[in-house]
Amino acid sequence: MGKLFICDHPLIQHKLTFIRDEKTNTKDFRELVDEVATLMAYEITREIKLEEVTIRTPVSDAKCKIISGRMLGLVPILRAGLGMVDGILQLIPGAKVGHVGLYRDPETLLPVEYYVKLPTDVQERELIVIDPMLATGGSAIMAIDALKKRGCAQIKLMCLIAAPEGVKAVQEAHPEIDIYVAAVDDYLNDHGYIIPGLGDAGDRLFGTK
Ligand SMILES: O=P(O)(O)OC[C@H]1O[C@H](OP(=O)(O)OP(=O)(O)O)[C@H](O)[C@@H]1O
Ligand SMILES: O=c1cc[nH]c(=O)[nH]1
Ligand SMILES: [Mg+2]
Repeated sequence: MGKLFICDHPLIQHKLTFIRDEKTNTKDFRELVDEVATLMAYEITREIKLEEVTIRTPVSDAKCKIISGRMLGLVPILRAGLGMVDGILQLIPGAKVGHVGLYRDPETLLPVEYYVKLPTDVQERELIVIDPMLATGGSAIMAIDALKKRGCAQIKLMCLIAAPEGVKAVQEAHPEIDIYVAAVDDYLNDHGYIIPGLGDAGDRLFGTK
């Protein structure tokens, strides 16, 4: 079973409080999501492989470490996943970015796929699927399905807030996947919203409501 990693660093938890607060405006919300994504990227890259290289300092040779040739890819789920991309790229500027477009049907709560565009060498990359919200888990499961269908095997999932129901669903559908979240909340309400959550992540990021 993949691990569920809760990023409980005080800076992440502090910023998450303001992300949740309904008084936080669109500009601040976007900036905070960006900052938390950077901090979570620090956690999610903890196990990245390093290689030894020898460089020359001004006074001698030095055996040092660099991130190995294994390449990374970010896969935001549109729309709301876009809000976390730049924050991660700050730390991993060499990562390529693929996009999976899904929206959740408000009646059935089931995801509908409308767009997939991935780097040509996506199968060789270690991928991080990104979405602020893991609610029923349907969107994350469908995005991971879309990647597996195209031959991708190394996939992690990174979300800001998860519902227990969503974590369970992803673990059942994709048991090998590691999930990184800043918080696991209480439950889903009848409309599939995470409680207490932060409301609609896409709308709060892009000011559409
Ligand atoms: O776990 P689930 O129950 O599938 O719900 C989570 C999904 O819902 C939201 O997207 P939404 O469908 O609102 O699309 P948007 O990002 O375009 O607003 C969110 O960003 C996730 O993608
Ligand atoms: O709470 C939720 C659930 C799904 N999508 C969101 O943006 N928020
Ligand atoms: Mg939305």
